[in-house]
Amino acid sequence: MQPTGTQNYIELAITISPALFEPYIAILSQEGIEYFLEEDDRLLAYLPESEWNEAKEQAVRSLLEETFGSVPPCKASFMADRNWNAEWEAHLQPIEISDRFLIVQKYKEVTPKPGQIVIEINPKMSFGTGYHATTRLMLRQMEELELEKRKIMDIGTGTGVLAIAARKLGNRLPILAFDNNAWAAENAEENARENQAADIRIELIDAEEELVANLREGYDLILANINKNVIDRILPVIRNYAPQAEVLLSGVLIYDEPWLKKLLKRLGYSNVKTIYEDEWLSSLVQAETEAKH
Ligand SMILES: C[S@@+](CC[C@H](N)C(=O)[O-])C[C@H]1O[C@@H](n2cnc3c(N)ncnc32)[C@H](O)[C@@H]1O
Repeated sequence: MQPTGTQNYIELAITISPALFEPYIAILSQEGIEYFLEEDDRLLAYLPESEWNEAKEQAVRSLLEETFGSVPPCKASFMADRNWNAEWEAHLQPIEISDRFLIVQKYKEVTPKPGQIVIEINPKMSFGTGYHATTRLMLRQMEELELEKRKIMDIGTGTGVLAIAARKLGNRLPILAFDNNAWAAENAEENARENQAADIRIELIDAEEELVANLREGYDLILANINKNVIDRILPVIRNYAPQAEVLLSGVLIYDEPWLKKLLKRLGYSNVKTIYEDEWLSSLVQAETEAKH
């Protein structure tokens, strides 16, 4: 892996009421925007500078207009790489995911509950701080699973939070965690080291380009907190090349549950468990032939 270590971002500062933050995050995620900060009356959305152009701006505006009837005050500004850490850290507080998990930022003092697992995340710009419902849903599903002897692939690892959580829940077999964003892959590596999980293999891989060769390594639990479009393209590949694997999905909006159900049916997956938070869902699925009920 050759991470670049630097990335400039565009910040979209959207002035809206906090009550609208969740629906806006949900809608903007559909345009592939995955990093958000919440202020009093502004939602800050970030995307790599390389992905921002006139067509993207138009697509975002049209989507907001179609969904909400108008576009709120919205200002785009360039954010140099060097501004990042301080900006981000100022916003982060420990997050209690459940009685089992607490996510804290490096150097923050916390007192976990008895038995609570602490995951230390230094997030840089990677998604996976626990500030998003989809991360919380994935962690809550994972804590219900017997993970010790599962060979795990974590697609779209972000900060590495899910792979690290798997290790902390007792998993001891090889884990491959990857992301197509160099910044994320580099950050996941740092976080794995900080959490005594440096044996997690972290790679810079695009799931839409290099999945098959990796699936052939025989994973039996695949974590994929990505988004509808990527899931639509990679789930058929997973079904083909890792038919025995259970797949834990998130990044899907509740409004897209009918689409997900149809996709699962077409591919011959049965739903083991779906849970919800805000406008998001997470589903654990397994191939029908493997289904235990
Ligand atoms: C919603 S975030 C999830 C991060 C983390 N796994 C979590 O649960 O908090 C999705 C991640 O998938 C990555 N991603 C998106 N498309 C991808 C692709 N085609 N291949 C690999 N990673 C991808 C993004 O860069 C982002 O870090």
